[in-house]
Amino acid sequence: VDNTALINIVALASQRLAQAEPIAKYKWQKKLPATDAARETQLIADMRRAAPMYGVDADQAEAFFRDQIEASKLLQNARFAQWRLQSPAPVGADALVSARNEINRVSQAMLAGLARIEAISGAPDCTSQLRETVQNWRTRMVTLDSEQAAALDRALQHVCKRGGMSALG
Ligand SMILES: C=C(O[C@@H]1C=C(C(=O)O)C=C[C@H]1O)C(=O)O
Repeated sequence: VDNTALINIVALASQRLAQAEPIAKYKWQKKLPATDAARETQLIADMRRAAPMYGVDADQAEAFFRDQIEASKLLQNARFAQWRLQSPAPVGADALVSARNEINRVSQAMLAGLARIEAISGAPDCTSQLRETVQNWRTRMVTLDSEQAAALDRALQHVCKRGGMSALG
């Protein structure tokens, strides 16, 4: 089977989550919470507006990006808990700006990616294919710690129309 569409969406979710690391460091330093409600509202509005240009339903796009946001905050809050014991090296405001620029870029790519997983997301073997794709990604392409792995699972929770988190194992 052609699972490039799933590989693509997993890779993008992973890339997007990687940006949460410098963002979390910046917020920790500034004693800011993980949640930036204004930024979330803006992102959801931008993605809803752009979705139809990629042939993606706006509600579907919103649900997907809400998962990406929750996953990002899950990882950021997990880092905050770890950093109570030992603070990370400081990062500048430029790190926040570049991470958010990268999130914007990856999010656009995700809309194209969402259009491509349309067929597989409703397939009965979607969850098994997704599980395998994530496993391959983790063994061959990236090294994720347990917090990053949990966040990636959260990000992909609704990729398959049936299944959910348990499907990822
Ligand atoms: C990634 C950030 O943290 C949170 C997650 C967001 C996201 O995933 O797009 C947006 C706003 C924040 O609530 C951020 O502040 O940029």
